[in-house]
Amino acid sequence: MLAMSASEAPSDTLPSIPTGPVVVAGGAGYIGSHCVRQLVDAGVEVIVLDNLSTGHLPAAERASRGKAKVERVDLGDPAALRELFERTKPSGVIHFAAKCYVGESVTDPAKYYRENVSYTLELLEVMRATGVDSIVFSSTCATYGEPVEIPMTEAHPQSPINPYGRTKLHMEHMIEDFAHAYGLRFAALRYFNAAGASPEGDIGEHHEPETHLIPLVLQVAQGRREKIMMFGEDYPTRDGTCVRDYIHVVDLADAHLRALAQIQQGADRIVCNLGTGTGYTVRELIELAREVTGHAVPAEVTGRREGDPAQLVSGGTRARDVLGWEPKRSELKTILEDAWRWHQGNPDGYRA
Ligand SMILES: NC(=O)c1ccc[n+]([C@@H]2O[C@H](COP(=O)([O-])OP(=O)(O)OC[C@H]3O[C@@H](n4cnc5c(N)ncnc54)[C@H](O)[C@@H]3O)[C@@H](O)[C@H]2O)c1
Ligand SMILES: O=c1ccn([C@@H]2O[C@H](COP(=O)(O)OP(=O)(O)O[C@H]3O[C@H](CO)[C@@H](O)[C@H](O)[C@H]3O)[C@@H](O)[C@H]2O)c(=O)[nH]1
Repeated sequence: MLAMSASEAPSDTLPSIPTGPVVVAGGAGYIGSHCVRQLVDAGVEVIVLDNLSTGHLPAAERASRGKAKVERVDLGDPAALRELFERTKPSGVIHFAAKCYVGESVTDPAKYYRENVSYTLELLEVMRATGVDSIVFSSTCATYGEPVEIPMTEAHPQSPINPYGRTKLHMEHMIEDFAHAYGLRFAALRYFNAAGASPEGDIGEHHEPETHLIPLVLQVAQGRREKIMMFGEDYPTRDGTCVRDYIHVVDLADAHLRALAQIQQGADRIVCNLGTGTGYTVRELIELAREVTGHAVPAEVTGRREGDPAQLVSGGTRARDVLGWEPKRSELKTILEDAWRWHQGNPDGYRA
């Protein structure tokens, strides 16, 4: 049975999983590092595979409390990948490594098709060649595109509206086809908006450039930015600003451990949304951030950002039914408090 620290374990019971090594691709990144923390705390041997393009070595080191092996390997290097898999003989892979800026994917789609789609193909080929048959994969609600109904269940049509979402959908399809043809077992987890930080405040979100709403709002509260620009106030929502479903990164990480356990115990195909089912507008979030931080957080309205759907809110109960998963830290106030603790303690993120 897995053991987890109380502060990080959103649920009381977890299924047991083999403690063979697990490769966490992208384990030096934001969500990956929180997953590394929970795996290590559960006694699983972790190999972090990361090229540190957007991730940070200290994130992997802190997350694993110095216990994980960090392998600086690029997914686009099949020889290095193969060598790593032959040497470490992992029992499964959790795959976070991808490029994930919607705006950049519009201006530089080649990078997204290469790094998200082609490199995932390299990874799948190496897994197949070395007999590794379990993968948990970061998908996204961006694969749904413009909502035709809210909330969005897993049955919602997948019609992504930007290259980022399209590459993630290609990745889902590729993994499905490998499962069908070669017996790969997989979980595709479609996250809504990842947010928050570890309750201890030692690992958290550090993207450069930062584009996500919560870290930007908290940087305003810290006086590091003058104001937050709200992208559009003419959406068909309760106050005109966009609605998003924010899910705590600790809850996301917990779902990955559950999904890996399920597929290593025989489930062959899991596709789940990971969200709370509750949406907040940009204005509501900023107001709550003022309350949590005690700072004014000046805000100004500007035009819409291209590619932003009005609302993204998760629906259904599949993650609960299939994984036994319940979000435990994903009240927006708790998310903001945890993120604020991280930002206060690490104003420059992982930079020394
Ligand atoms: N942040 C969100 O709200 C969100 C929502 C839905 C889905 N996702 C998905 O979750 C995953 C993780 O997102 P994140 O916010 O932690 O991003 P991140 O940029 O912090 O982490 C990605 C990690 O992968 C590594 N990486 C990238 N390309 C690589 C390559 N070619 N070889 C080896 N390592 C490579 C980076 O260095 C980084 O450590 C991504 O796949 C993203 O698409 C994120
Ligand atoms: O300075 C800012 C930044 C964002 N927003 C708005 O805040 C909301 C959230 O934006 P952001 O934090 O950038 O997240 P998303 O664009 O919703 O995208 C995130 O969430 C998606 C799933 O919903 C994932 O697929 C993406 O990888 C991830 O970046 C959106 O309505 C934005 O228009 C602003 O108003 N001002």
